[in-house]
Amino acid sequence: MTDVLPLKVRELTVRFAGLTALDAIGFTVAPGTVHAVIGPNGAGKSTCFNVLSGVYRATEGSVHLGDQELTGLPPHRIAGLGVARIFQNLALPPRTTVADSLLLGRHRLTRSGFLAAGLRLPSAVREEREHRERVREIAEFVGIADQLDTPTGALPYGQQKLAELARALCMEPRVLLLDEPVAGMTADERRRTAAVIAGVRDSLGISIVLVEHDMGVVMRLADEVTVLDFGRRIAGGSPDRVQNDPAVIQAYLGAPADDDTEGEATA
Ligand SMILES: Nc1ncnc2c1ncn2[C@@H]1O[C@H](COP(=O)(O)OP(=O)(O)OP(=O)(O)O)[C@@H](O)[C@H]1O
Repeated sequence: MTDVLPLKVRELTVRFAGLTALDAIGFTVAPGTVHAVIGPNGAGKSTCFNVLSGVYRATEGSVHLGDQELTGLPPHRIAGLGVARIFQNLALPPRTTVADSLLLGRHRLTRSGFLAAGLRLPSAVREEREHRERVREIAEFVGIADQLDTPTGALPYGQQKLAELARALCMEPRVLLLDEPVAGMTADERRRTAAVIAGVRDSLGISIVLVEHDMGVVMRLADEVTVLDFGRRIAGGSPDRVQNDPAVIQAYLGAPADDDTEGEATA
């Protein structure tokens, strides 16, 4: 694995035709930690992810990985610098086997050129064997090694999501951006996926930025949480600290935390 560097977001602002989706937000993802970005619907979480991965351009502010500025780079350059993203919706080609899908994830690490691979030169054959071995290791790590020859579309939903995680790991990333990784999963799949994510941090030392609505998963997994509401950062810190923060409770419930409404009293 390559060095893991801090991911620094500073004064990040994104405006869409009069609407400020992100308003000068900042946070730092410490190397080898899980940093959750949470907030009610429309808070700006996806916008933040889209800037981190290069899909959206920041109106103002910056994103750095170590000393390298990511702001304004296209998605493939950001991915090339070791920031891998997993989308909320399934993105693997359904008829391709898990093994070949994961191999595709290693594309940017492939040294042999197109011609060498096409001519089956010994160097290219050796390289492909090494990549396939690494694919197997990663599949074992994620717990899908017995599915390597299965088309991804034939896997249960939870395993398809794990295959996507495995494909992102195949890029040997420094930072993983996980967009609602447990959405749509059964309780069992959620537990298993959360355990794999914790393993990615603890065993591989990769930093993870997590957008997730499942608060149980966020509170169990995150080392630090940034809370957004209407594009602003309203709180940040350890999971314990943010879940007791009155501004966070108010943002989620839409009413002041200590506001004993009559509705509750008569319920
Ligand atoms: N491409 C866009 N063009 C215009 N407005 C946008 C665009 N993308 C997001 N927005 C707006 O920016 C605000 C933040 O949206 P965003 O999707 O980032 O929130 P979110 O926290 O991810 O919400 P959810 O939890 O519902 O996914 C919203 O008001 C949304 O309508």
